[in-house]
Amino acid sequence: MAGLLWKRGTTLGEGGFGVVSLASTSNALFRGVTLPSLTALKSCDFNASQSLKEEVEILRMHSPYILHCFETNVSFEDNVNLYNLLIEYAFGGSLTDRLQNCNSLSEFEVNKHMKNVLLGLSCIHNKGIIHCNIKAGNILLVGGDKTAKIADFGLSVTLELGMNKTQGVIRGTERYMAPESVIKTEYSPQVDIWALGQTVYEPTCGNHCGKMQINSKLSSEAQDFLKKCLVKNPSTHWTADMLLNHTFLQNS
Ligand SMILES: Nc1ncnc2c1ncn2[C@@H]1O[C@H](COP(=O)(O)OP(=O)(O)OP(=O)(O)O)[C@@H](O)[C@H]1O
Repeated sequence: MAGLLWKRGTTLGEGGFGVVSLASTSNALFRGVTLPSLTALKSCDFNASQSLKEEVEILRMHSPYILHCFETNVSFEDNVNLYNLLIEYAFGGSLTDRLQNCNSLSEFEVNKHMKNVLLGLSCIHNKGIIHCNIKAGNILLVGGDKTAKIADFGLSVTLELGMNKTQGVIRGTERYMAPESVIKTEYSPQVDIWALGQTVYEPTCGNHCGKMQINSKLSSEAQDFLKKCLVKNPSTHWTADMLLNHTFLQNS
């Protein structure tokens, strides 16, 4: 693989689109930027790489709260042409991994992660991009301070200028999907806010099958934050920018 700035390491996991591996770079210089010695490599068959190619544009946005893509390239491995994204390695794994390791998170930690995710959502929503698959598994913890960053834009949609919703095929993970996307396949920035509410709801309130019951042991600020995320009527929803000013996030 002459010419590549990285060496593929162990497999971190597999998703619907392909494989994520660890990669070492020997701190190579790429376009004036020193690459971190450990990165992640998201790869898929070149012939089925359209979705990854579209994702790259978002991962190059330079938001501290969106997983960054350093470079893209094509490699020939095991007789297959692979399209690769060299992306930040999330040393802390995903929020799902974090939850599996400790069962529940303190309000302080939830608060810190949610603020970062909302900063990322504010950035994309203000550009007309809707993630459509916000969930604990797509929130990765990066760096020594485990900064929460939004990953996996494979299902994202970009709204046309002046539009505030789009209709189409069902996108997302059922458990986290807003009522309007399940019933009418409608997508607006609200679907990401609803999914974020579900992401906080599960570890803090339990995974109930019936009626939603917000845990009364949560602080009143946290309970109100959840209610504002899980508004059923999309026309009265809170935006990422409004939620960033919610009292629950003022202490993080
Ligand atoms: N940058 C990264 N750093 C560390 N681990 C990662 C990184 N990107 C993905 N992973 C891990 O690799 C695995 C596969 O991730 P990926 O996002 O491709 O699939 P998924 O989210 O599990 O499934 P799907 O794409 O079908 O929703 C997951 O366990 C994920 O936490």
